[in-house]
Amino acid sequence: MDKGWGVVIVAAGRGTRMGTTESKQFLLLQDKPVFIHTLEVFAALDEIREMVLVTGTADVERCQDWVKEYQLDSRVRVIPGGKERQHSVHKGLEALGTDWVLVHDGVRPFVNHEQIKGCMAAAISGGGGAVLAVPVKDTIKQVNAEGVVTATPDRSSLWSIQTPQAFRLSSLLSAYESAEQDGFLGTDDAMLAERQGMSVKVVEGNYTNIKLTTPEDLQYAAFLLGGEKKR
Ligand SMILES: Nc1ccn([C@@H]2O[C@H](COP(=O)(O)OP(=O)(O)OP(=O)(O)O)[C@@H](O)[C@H]2O)c(=O)n1
Ligand SMILES: C[C@](O)(CO)[C@H](O)COP(=O)(O)O
Repeated sequence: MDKGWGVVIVAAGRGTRMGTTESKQFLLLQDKPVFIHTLEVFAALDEIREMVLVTGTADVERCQDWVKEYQLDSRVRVIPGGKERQHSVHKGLEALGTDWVLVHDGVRPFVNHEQIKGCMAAAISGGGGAVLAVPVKDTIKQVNAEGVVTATPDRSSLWSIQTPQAFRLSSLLSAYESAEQDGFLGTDDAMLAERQGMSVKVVEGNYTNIKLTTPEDLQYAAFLLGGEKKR
């Protein structure tokens, strides 16, 4: 019997680029922590059987308190993360018992159900992985250490990759274990699957699925929350 879908929500970072004392995943948007907004989106999906929140060791207890306060404790387990995003994801993957997994950044609260379901469907139909993404709007250039342009890739082939990223759990776990053995550190989950030769499909999302990273993202987040937050 298919064991369905699990989700790993990663929220164990420092949020250095945000420049706030409080880590960005715990900042309040309309009086609610960013990561709670994110958890609520996935908790509302019946397709999700298991949810794991990965946070800093020192933040596990207060995250458990917040999860309880927002009546998510029957849906969400809280576990400690690691030094890098990759380490945190790996711990989350090891905590799941499902057949499929979505990995999502806890600081992307504006993902919606249509996008999540599109990612899930693409992973299943493609047999490999699927990632949400949007076509880049700016011209992207490769630049060397001296700040000199070395290449301008064809923009029509460039996508800005988001999360969630969806995979068969066993395949992604295997890719994570290989990366650990090889000492390879990637910036997203698909990178680890690609290096194992796995096919990864891009699913077009939208530009509002931002990752809260720098202060101006908070202003945009407030604007987005001011409008109707579509699920
Ligand atoms: N060791 C880490 C590092 C990052 N993350 C999570 O991965 C997501 C994307 O990472 P990023 O936006 O880079 O967050 P930070 O690492 O906190 O940001 P910064 O690089 O500015 O410190 C975030 O939800 C973050 O909490 C994590 O779970 N564990
Ligand atoms: C996974 C990711 O959100 C895809 O764009 C991004 O790579 C995370 O990068 P970060 O530096 O860990 O925020």
